Amino acid sequence: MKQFNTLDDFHFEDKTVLLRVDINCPLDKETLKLTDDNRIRHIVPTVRELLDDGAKVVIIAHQGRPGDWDFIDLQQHAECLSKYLSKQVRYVDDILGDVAISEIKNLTPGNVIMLKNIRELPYELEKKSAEEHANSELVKTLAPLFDYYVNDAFATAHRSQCSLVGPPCVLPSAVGRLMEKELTALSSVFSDTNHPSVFILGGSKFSDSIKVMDRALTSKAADIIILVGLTASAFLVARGVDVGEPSRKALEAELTPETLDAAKKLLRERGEHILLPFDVAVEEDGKRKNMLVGDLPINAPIYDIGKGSIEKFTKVIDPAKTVFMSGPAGLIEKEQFTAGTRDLMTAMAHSDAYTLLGGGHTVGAAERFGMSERFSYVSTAGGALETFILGKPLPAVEALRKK
Ligand SMILES: Nc1ncnc2c1ncn2[C@@H]1O[C@H](COP(=O)(O)OP(=O)(O)O)[C@@H](O)[C@H]1O
Ligand SMILES: O=C(OP(=O)(O)O)[C@H](O)COP(=O)(O)O
Repeated sequence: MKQFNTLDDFHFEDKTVLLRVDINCPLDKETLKLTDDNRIRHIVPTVRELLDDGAKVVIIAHQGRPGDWDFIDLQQHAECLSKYLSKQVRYVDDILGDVAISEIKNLTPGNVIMLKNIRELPYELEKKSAEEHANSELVKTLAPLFDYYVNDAFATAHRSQCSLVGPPCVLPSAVGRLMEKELTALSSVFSDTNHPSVFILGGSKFSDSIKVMDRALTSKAADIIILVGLTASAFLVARGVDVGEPSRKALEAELTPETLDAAKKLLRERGEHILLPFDVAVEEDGKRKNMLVGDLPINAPIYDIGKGSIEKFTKVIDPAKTVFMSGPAGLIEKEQFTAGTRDLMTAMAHSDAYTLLGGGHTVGAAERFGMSERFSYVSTAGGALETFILGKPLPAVEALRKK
């Protein structure tokens, strides 16, 4: 940790600290209530330590992406953190306006507030350099009000986004305890990978997965990549399968011509290392129905991998020495589509492999299944973890490196 300042390097008494965390949580699609608070629990040590040291703490965080159904405010997150801290974390529904500024200026030592979803700022998600982001309204408005910036958002560290890379350009900065723990623990994991090594990549962010697959295979971090979730559907399309209108629609946002070309290239050049489901589960009349990929298309959404594929993938996982899973195998928000995720996790837990689990929804599902203790390491990060274990720099971590 010598390359970074940690909480040990500063005296926080009476100082105002801007704390960026990742508390992006899985939600219930109908009630929009948090279904898992794993990421909130993991930032408690950092917040508690800062408060105990007499800091005035202002938390910034995100939930979902603008336009997505899970892009909501952080009121529940603040309430949940208050519960774990046994101390009120006041939610302030503002970021840069008079209300937020006055709340920040009026904070007293040992107290904490949480600002509005930082992704409400239109430029937060713009992929710019740290220097460009340092010129943003966010940094220009907030930096003069703060003494320190602490980043504990390991799960978003693969993004070069404003609140992650801008503030450390202008404020003395440190990694938080969670970021410190994840970086230290994970540094050793993939330095000496045991083989065969299997990556299970699923979930919905397949444009990210596609970017890491080639590198995972070239660097031999992975011998076999099993594709599940929407990632698998995207690759079925790349293989020329007509998945049907509902599934095509679900892929629309991420399946750009570039992503499709990249997937086709991977199948052409690396196909023998990439396993796709040969059967799927679709939702018909509210029920789970198994279907062979060869029988597609269907006018019903594909929500999980099928029974036969689960068995096939279990046989691949069983003899593996390293298994990494990031992204669920299906629509885990619906109980009848959790089988793929649950069974592949069970196969991991039964194997002798070093097992690594990452991703907000993936870890949330493992918690719901009561399985999170059964893996060698469970990270709060998914995409950031994929980036890290392939040796690619994480922009938010690079921004914190001591100059
Ligand atoms: N076949 C599928 N159809 C629709 N949604 C899916 C499917 N498979 C996975 N998902 C969804 O992907 C989301 C999780 O993806 P992602 O955010 O990439 O995972 P993580 O947070 O673990 O990194 C969940 O909401 C899940 O329901
Ligand atoms: O949930 C997250 O990542 P993950 O889905 O890889 O676990 C992070 O909060 C990053 O979110 P983003 O992928 O919308 O930038």
